[in-house]
Amino acid sequence: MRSRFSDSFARSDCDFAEFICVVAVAEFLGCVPLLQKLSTSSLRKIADAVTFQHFDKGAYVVHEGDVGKGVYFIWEGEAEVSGPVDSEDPDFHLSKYDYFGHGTAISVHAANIIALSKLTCLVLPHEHCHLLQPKSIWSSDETNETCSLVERILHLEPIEVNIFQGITLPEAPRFGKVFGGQLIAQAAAAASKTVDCLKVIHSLHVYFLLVGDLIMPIIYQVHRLRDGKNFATRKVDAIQTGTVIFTLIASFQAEEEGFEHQVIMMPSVPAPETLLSIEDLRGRRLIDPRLPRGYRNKVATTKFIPWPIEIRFCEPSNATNQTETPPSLRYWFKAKGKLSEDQALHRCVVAFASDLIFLGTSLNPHRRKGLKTYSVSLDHAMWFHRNLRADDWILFEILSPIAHNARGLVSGRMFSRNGELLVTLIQEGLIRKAKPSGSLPASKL
Ligand SMILES: CCCCCCCC/C=C\CCCCCCCC(=O)SCCNC(=O)CCNC(=O)[C@H](O)C(C)(C)COP(=O)(O)OP(=O)(O)OC[C@H]1O[C@@H](n2cnc3c(N)ncnc32)[C@H](O)[C@@H]1OP(=O)(O)O
Repeated sequence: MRSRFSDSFARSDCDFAEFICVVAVAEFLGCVPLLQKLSTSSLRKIADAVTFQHFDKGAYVVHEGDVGKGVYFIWEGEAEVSGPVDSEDPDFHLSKYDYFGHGTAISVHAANIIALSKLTCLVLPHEHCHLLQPKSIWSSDETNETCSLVERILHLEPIEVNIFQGITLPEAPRFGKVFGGQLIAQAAAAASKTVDCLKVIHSLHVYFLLVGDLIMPIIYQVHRLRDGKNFATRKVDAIQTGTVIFTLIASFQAEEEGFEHQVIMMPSVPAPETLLSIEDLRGRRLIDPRLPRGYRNKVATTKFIPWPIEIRFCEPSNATNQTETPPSLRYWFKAKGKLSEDQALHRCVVAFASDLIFLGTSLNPHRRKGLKTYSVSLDHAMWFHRNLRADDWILFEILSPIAHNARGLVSGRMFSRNGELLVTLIQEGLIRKAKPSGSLPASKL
C-alpha cells in the first residue's frame, strides 16, 4: 500500500483509514533518527514514496548478494542481521525505527536480514533515496549556500539523535554576545527537527541563563518530554563548554479545526512601502543637523552589519537612544530574501526577529543625554496563533507596561497585513545603568 501523503491532504473526501495511515507514516518518520536532519518537504516526499512490506516470522527480508531495492525502515516487529556478523550482539538486532538497505547507489546486500517476528517495513525505493541526502535542514531543493541569510543563521548540524550544533555566523546580528533571538530560533529549530512534520510549534518559553560566547559552537540538546496524539512537548538546552547557557520548552500541535474569535484589532498604521528602512533612516540621520553631533559621529563610526531582517518603523522620529520617548513602539518587519516553504522555519525566523527590537522599548521613558544602559533579555514567551509567512510584512506592536526592580516587561502582538493576529509575545529583561566598566555584556564561560 502506498502512503499517498500529499494526495490525502489535498483531497477533502479522502477515506478516513487512508488519512490515519498518512498521519501514522508522518509520525513514524518523525521518530527515525536518520531523518532528523531532513527538511519538512523532504519528509513529505519520503512519506509519499514509501511502500509497506510485510514478512512472516523466519522470512528473509533481504538475502546477502541480492541487488538492493532501497532503504527499509522497520515499522513494527524485530529482525536480525545474520551472516558474517555475530547476531547475539544487540547492535545486530533490529527493531522499530531501525533502518538498513542501500541508498542511491544500486549494489548488493552485504548480509541476510531475517524477520524474528511478524515484521512490517516501510521501503523507500532507490529512485527516491536521493531524498535522504539533505541539502539544508529547511529545504529539499535549496542548498545552505543558496538560501537566505537568516535561513543560514538558523542552519543546524545534526550531531547525533536529539543533538544539534549551531554556530554564530560572522554576518549574523551580534551585540557583543550571542544574540538572544538566535538562541531562541536555533533551539526552536532543533526541537522542530525531532517532532513529526504534521505538528508545528505553537508556544515556547525560554530562559537566558548566561551570556553566550560568539566564537564557540552551541550544542542544542533536545529532550523529548512527551509525544501525544495531537501535541508534542520538547525541552532544549543550549550548551557551551558543558554549561547550559539557555533553556527552552516548546509545545507542538497538529492542525485542528476549532472555535474562532479575535477581539484585538490591528492598529491603523502606514503601509510598509511608504516607510523608510533602518538603513535609509540611518543614512538620513548621519547628515541630519537637528541631531547631536556626538550621536551622529557615533553612528558614523560604529560598524554597521545589515540585519537579515528588514525593519520599517511606523512612526519614525528624531528620537535617539538619548531621548525620552513613550514605552511603546510599532514597526513592520520581514526576512530579507525568500524563505523555503516550511512553516517551522517561518516561525523560527519570527522568533529570531522578535528579540531584535523588543526589550529596548522598556528603556524608552528613561533615556537621557549621556545615559549608558546595560540590558539583556531574561526570559521570552511566544504563542503562535496561526500559520504565517516571515518573508512577508508583519506588524509588531510593542508596549512596556512596567519597569521595576531593574526589570523591564515588554508585551507584543504581531499582525499579518490583513489584520490577523499571528503571535502574542512577552519578555522580561534586566535593565540597568551600565557600570563604568562598559555596557557590552561579556560571556562568563
Ligand atoms: C539609526 C536608525 C535607527 C536604528 C534603530 C535601531 C535600534 C536598535 C538597535 C540595536 C538593538 C539591539 C538590540 C539587541 C537586543 C539583543 C537582546 C539580546 O540578545 S540579550 C542576550 C540574551 N540574554 C542574555 O544573554 C542574558 C544571559 N543571562 C545573564 O547574563 C545572567 O543570567 C544575568 C546577568 C541576567 C544574571 O546573572 P547574575 O545573577 O550573575 O547577575 P549579576 O551579578 O547582576 O551580573 C552578572 C554579570 O552581568 C554583567 N552586568 C550586570 N549588570 C551590569 C551593568 N549594570 N553594567 C555592565 N555589566 C553588567 C556583568 O558582567 C556582571 O558580572 P560582574 O558583576 O561584572 O562580575
